[in-house]
Amino acid sequence: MNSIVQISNLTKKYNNNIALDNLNLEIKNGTVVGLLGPNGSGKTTLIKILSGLLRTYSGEVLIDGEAPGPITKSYVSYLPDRSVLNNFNKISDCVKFFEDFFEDFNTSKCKNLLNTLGLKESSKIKSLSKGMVEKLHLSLILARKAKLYILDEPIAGVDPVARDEILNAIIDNIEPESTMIISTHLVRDIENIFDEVAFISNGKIIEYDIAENIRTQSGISIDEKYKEIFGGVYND
Ligand SMILES: Nc1ncnc2c1ncn2[C@@H]1O[C@H](COP(=O)(O)OP(=O)(O)OP(=O)(O)O)[C@@H](O)[C@H]1O
Repeated sequence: MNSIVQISNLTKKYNNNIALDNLNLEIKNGTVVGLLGPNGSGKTTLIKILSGLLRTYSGEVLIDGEAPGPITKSYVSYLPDRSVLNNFNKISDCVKFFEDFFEDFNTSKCKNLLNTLGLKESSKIKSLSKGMVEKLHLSLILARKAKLYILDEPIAGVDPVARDEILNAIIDNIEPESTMIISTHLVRDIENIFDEVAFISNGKIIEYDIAENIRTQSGISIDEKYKEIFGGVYND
């Protein structure tokens, strides 16, 4: 099985602050990977590099053999900043924009997702709650036919019912041949989705394993493992 993501000796500093510290990571095609770590561990920085948003770093990052940039953006589905959605008036305007912008965007899949998640295309973006914005964001991301999907904290700040709806939408729409990276510190609600998990701490991947291996070898859930590793920094 080929690797979609290959990262070697990746270091990213913001002035003197080391956000990623000689990080190594390899992710195989067709896996759903949980990127798990507390606040400030480097998740967003890593995701911004993978998405091509942060271009200055040392080390090597390859996505399907290419350094992050215009080429990889055509097969990596990620919306860096949800506030981008505020530039649009209605949900239908966002859908139209994605349709025009991404060749791999499947409009009917997006409309189905919006429908399943209880969103109306005629709704104004300004009228949406945080959970609804998250659902819109997810519908847009999942409606692309990408090689790599990156979901940054998809369930943060949404209520338990919306969380379940979002998780079900992710499960129902994962393409078997695609890879998905989901960053979160809300491990308990989402851990059943993961094939593999990467624990990130102080800018390094400190453990990477198949989720089931962790459960069988340590006899605890991924959530409990997270708490074991990060102790009191767990926040729900
Ligand atoms: N623009 C920036 N300027 C300076 N330091 C930054 C910047 N962005 C991130 N950092 C620092 O880099 C480190 C990693 O931050 P990052 O946002 O990647 O972590 P995170 O795991 O995504 O955290 P969170 O869960 O809080 O979003 C932190 O020490 C943070 O303070």
